[in-house]
Amino acid sequence: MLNLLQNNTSLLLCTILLLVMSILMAIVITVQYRRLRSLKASHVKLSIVLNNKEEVEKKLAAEEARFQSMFEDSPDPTWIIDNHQFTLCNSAAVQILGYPSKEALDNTHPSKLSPEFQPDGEASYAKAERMMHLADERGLHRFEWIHTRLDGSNFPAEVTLSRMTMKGRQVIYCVWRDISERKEMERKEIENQQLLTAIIENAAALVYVCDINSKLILCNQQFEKAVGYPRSEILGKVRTNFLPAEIAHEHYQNDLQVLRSKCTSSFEETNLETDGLHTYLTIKNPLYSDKGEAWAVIGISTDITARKRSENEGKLAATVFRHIADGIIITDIDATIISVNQAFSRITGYAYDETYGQKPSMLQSERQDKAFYEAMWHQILENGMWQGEIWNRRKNGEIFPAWQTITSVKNEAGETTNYVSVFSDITEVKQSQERLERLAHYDALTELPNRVLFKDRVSQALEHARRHHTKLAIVLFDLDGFKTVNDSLGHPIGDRLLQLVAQRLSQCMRAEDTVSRLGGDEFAVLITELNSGDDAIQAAHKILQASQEPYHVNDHAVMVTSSVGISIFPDDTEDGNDLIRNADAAMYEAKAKGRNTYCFYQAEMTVKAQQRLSAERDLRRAIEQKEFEVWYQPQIDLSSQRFLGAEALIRWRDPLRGLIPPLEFIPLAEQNGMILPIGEFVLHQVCADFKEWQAAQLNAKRLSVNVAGPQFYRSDIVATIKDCLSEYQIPAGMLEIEVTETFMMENPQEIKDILLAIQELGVTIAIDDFGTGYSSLAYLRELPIDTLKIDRAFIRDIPSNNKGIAIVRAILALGSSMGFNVVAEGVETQEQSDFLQAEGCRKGQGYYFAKPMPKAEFTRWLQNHEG
Ligand SMILES: Nc1nc2c(ncn2[C@@H]2O[C@@H]3COP(=O)(O)O[C@H]4[C@@H](O)[C@H](n5cnc6c(=O)[nH]c(N)nc65)O[C@@H]4COP(=O)(O)O[C@H]3[C@H]2O)c(=O)[nH]1
Repeated sequence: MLNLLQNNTSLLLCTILLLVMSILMAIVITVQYRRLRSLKASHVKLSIVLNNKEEVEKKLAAEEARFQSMFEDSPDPTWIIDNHQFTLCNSAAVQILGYPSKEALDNTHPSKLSPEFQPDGEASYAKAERMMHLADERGLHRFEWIHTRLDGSNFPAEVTLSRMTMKGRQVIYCVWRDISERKEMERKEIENQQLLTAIIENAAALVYVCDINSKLILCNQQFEKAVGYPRSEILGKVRTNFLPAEIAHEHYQNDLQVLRSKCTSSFEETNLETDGLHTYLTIKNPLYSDKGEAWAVIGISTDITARKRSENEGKLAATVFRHIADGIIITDIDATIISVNQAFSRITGYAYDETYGQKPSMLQSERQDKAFYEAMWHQILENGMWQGEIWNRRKNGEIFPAWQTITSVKNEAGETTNYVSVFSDITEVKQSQERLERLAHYDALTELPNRVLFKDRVSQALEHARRHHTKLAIVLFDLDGFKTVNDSLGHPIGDRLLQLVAQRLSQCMRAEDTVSRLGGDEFAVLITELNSGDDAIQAAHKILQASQEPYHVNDHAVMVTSSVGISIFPDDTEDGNDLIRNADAAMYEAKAKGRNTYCFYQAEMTVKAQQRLSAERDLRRAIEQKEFEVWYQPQIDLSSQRFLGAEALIRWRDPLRGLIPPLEFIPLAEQNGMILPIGEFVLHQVCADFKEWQAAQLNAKRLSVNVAGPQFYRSDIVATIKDCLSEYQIPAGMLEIEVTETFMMENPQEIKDILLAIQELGVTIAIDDFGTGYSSLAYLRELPIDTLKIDRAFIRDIPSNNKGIAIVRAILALGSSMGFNVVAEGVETQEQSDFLQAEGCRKGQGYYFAKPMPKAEFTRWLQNHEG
C-alpha cells in the first residue's frame, strides 16, 4: 500500500511536475508568441512609419512651398522675425516700403523702418520690443504702427504679430497693412463729427433732440441758456423738469404732431426765460430708427422775439397812424408830403390825394412870419426836433391853433431820410385856457375882476405910483343887509342883486378905476392918480349913492345900503396887501358907526380887525370844545308870584376869560354862521334838561329858547325842533321860541310859513325885544304869535319916564286887544313890578325875581318854587 501509495504519490508528483512543466512551457510559448506577434506588429508599424515619413516630408515640402508662395505672393507686407531680427520679408513689404530689392530691405536696420517715436510718444524701438513680447505671451497681438518708407515718408499700418514655429524655431510672423486710407477716412469722420458738433454748439438757434416721450436726448449750449439749466442736469429728463408745465405741454404736442405726420413742420413756440417770454420759430423733424420707426424729434428753434416785437410795433404804429386823433404828415427829405393820416384830413379838410407831393407849407397861415419858420427849421436841422404852437390854415381858409411836433427820422447811418410832423387842433384847448384864465381872474357872477386880478392891478398901480410919486386909494365896501336879502329872498335874488350892484358901480366909476368883487357882497375899487383924499370921498359918496337906490329884482324892490372903508397909498401903508386889509378895517368901522357911511382907515382899526379875527378863532374852538352852558331865568306871575316858566340863556365859559355873556359872541356867530351849531346845542340842552327835571318830578313849566335869524334860513329849524322833541320824548307845549321883533318884521312873509309849521308842532312863539322893531299891525295879525316880550329898555324907564310908560301901556293894550300874552323883561324893582301889574301886565322876568342861573342852581330854585 505504502508502495502503492508511494507509487501514486510519485505518479502524482510526476503528473504535477509534468503539468507544471507543461504550464511553464505554455507560458514560454505564449510569451514567445506574443513577442513574435508584437515584433511582427512593430515591423508593420515601422514600415508604415517609414512610408508616412516620406509622405510627411513630401507634404511638408509642399506646404513649405505653398507657404513660401503665399508668403511671397501676400499683398500684405510680411516679415518673419526670428529672435527679434527680421529674417525674411516679402515683396509687398519691399514694394510698400519703397525699397529696390529684398536684399536692400533685409540689409536695412529696423530702426530705419519707423520714425524714432510712435504717435503715443513711445520710442519705436522700445514699443516694437514690447509688442513682440506681448505677441510671444499671447500668441497673437494686433496694433497700429507708423512705418517709414525709404523716402523718409511715414504712414500708418495695422500690424498683426503671431507666434509660430518655423523649421523647429519659434519665430514671429508679422503681417501688416498700410491703413493710410482708413486712417484718413477716420480722421475725416472725426473732423466731420467735430464740425457738426461745432455747428450745433455754435448755432444761434436752439438745437435739441427729444424722444417720443419728451425726454431730452441732445441739446446745444443755446438750449441750455434758454432753459436755464446745464445739460448735465437735464439730459435724459422729460421737458417738464426744465420748462414750465404749459410750455412743456405745448412743445410736446408739437413733437407728437411731427411724429404723427412724419413730416418736417415749423411751429411758433414760446418759452419763459429770465428776461421774459420769448417766441421761437421751431422747425421739427422726426428721426427714424433702423427699422423705420420714428423714435425722436430734432428741433431747431430760432428766437424771433425781437422780430415779433418789431412786427407788433410796426402793426401798432400803423394802427396808431390810422386811428390817432392827431394829424400826422410824413415827408421825404425834401419836405415833400408822402403820407398823411385820416386825422390830418379831418382837421385840415384836405383829402389824402390832395396832399401827396405837396409841401406842408400848404397849411401855413399868415399869423407867423418868415423868421418864425426859419427859426423852426433851424431847430429841426440842429436838434432833430421842433415843438410849439403854430397857426395853421384849413382847406376852407379857417385859421386854427395847433400844437405841433416836427421830428427828423434818421437811418442807421444817421442820415435824415424823412420828417414826421404830428399836430393837434388846440382850438378848444385855447378856448378853455382862455375860459380858465377868465375864471381865474374874473368873478363868474358879476364878471368883475376878482380878488386875484384886483391884487395884481393894485401891485401894478403901486409900482406906477411909486415911480411917479402919485397917490392911490382902495375903496372897499359891502352891502348892509345883504345877508338878510339872501337869506330871506333866496340866493338867486341875492345873486341878481350883486350883478346889479356891479353894473351900477362900473357905470359910476371912471374907466381907469378897477372895480372888483372880492367875494360875497364885498366889492373894491382901485382909484389911481389920486389928487387928494377928497377924490376917495367922492368915490365913496358915489358908491353910497348908487347902493341905496332901490334895486328891482324880479318882483322885489330891494333896498340895501353900503358901508365903505378907504385906505390911501402912501399915507396909510406902502404895501398892497396891507392897503386892502386897512380898507377892510375901515369898512368895519363904517359898519360899527351905523352903516351906510364911509370911513377912512386909522391905525387902531387894525387892532379891532385882529380882535375880530381872534374872536372868530376862539368861538370856533369853543364849539369844538363844547364850552357853552345854558342858564335859566324864571318868568313870574306878577300877581301871584308863581313860577310860570323860564328863558334859556346861553353862556360861554372860556377857560381863560371866564364866563362870557351872549351879546359878546352871538352877533359874531350870527355873522359867520356859527350860530347854527350853537343854536342846535341850546335846543338839545334845554330839552335834555327839561327831561331830567321831569324825571326828578320837577315842573319847569315852559322853557323859552332864543332862535336867531340865520337859524330860520340856513337850517331846517322846524325839523331840528321836531327831532329834539321826539328824541327826548317831551311835550311840545313845554317849548317856546323867541324871535326878535326886528328880524321878524324885516322878513315877515318869508318866515311866516316856518313859524306856522313850528306852531303846528305845538310850540309857542314869542316876539322878543318887542317895541324896538317897528312892528306892523298887519303882520302881527298874520303871524302865529303867542307872546310879546316888552324890551327891557322900556321897563327901565318906568315909572319915572313918561315916554316909557306910554310905550308899555301901548304894548299892553295891543297885547290885550290882539289876544297876546305879554311878558315884561328886565323887571328890576318892586316899583316896576307893581306898576306893570297895575297896568294889566300879568307876567314879568327880571333881576327883581331872579337872575339867570346855571342849571344846578335853577334846579334848586325849582325845588323851592314848585307850584
Ligand atoms: N339889566 C338887566 N338885564 C336883565 C334883567 N333880566 C334879564 N336880563 C337880561 O336880559 C336878557 C334877556 O334876554 P334877551 O332879551 O332874549 O336877550 C338875549 C338874547 O337876545 C341873546 N341870547 C341869549 N341866549 C341866546 C341863545 O341861546 N340864542 C340866541 N340866539 N340868542 C341868545 O342874548 C341876549 C342877552 O342875553 P343875556 O346877556 O343873558 O341877557 C338876558 C338877561 O340876562 C334885568 O333885570 N336887568
